[in-house]
Amino acid sequence: MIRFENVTKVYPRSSRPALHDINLEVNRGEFVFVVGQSGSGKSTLLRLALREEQATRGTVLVAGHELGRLPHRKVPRLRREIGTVFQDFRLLPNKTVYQNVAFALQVLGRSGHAIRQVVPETLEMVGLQGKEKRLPHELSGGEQQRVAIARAFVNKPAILLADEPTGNLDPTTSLEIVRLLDRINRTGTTIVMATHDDDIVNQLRKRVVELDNGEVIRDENQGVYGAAR
Ligand SMILES: Nc1ncnc2c1ncn2[C@@H]1O[C@H](COP(=O)(O)OP(=O)(O)OP(=O)(O)O)[C@@H](O)[C@H]1O
Repeated sequence: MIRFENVTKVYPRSSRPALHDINLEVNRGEFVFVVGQSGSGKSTLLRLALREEQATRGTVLVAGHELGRLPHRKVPRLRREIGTVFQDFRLLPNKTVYQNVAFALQVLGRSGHAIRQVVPETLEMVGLQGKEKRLPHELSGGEQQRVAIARAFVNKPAILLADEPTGNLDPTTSLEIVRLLDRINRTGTTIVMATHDDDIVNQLRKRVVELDNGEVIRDENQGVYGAAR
């Protein structure tokens, strides 16, 4: 579903590569935690998969697209197959919970009928039934992240990329959010989550890819946050 082949990323005006000769394959339906110190390259990895950045060398394949060869006009089609969730939620502040999620479908040109059916289902799945009319500032952080996850998932993307989705949440709420991502994963969506949250990684026991200075130094199934050394 996602494949990096000998991928190096050097940002302009930077001498050290943010990623160096990365080889990584994530299969359909997997749930992968990407861990590593601040600056190790986690966000860069996700940005390359979204084609927000392009690789300096190597090949990035996502959902059947070779991103180095993907023309600009086809980038929206790629992004339709990828939901994204961030630490800072990124909700539209003047739209209600319902409108935030519906908007993701409106921009794709979905019919009003389809939207009225799928938005309530999705809000129920993430546990927000009864809160449809609230504005983001009337919600807790965990609830805001549920809205963001509903918005990312409402289109049933093949892939969901999450960059520190629990970074602003307390430990209990964080675990609830990751359990929700785990449920979404069980519907078949491939999930890649960059995180610093050792408790969560250690509890869920998923595949763990560890980056250090832009290189993959560990890739384990049912891994923990820090390898036993
Ligand atoms: N737009 C940019 N221009 C130049 N250098 C960048 C840019 N974005 C990131 N970098 C550099 O690339 C390296 C990897 O950064 P990246 O944000 O991918 O790390 P990270 O593991 O996600 O860190 P964090 O956990 O703090 O979010 C760092 O050295 C960073 O300074």
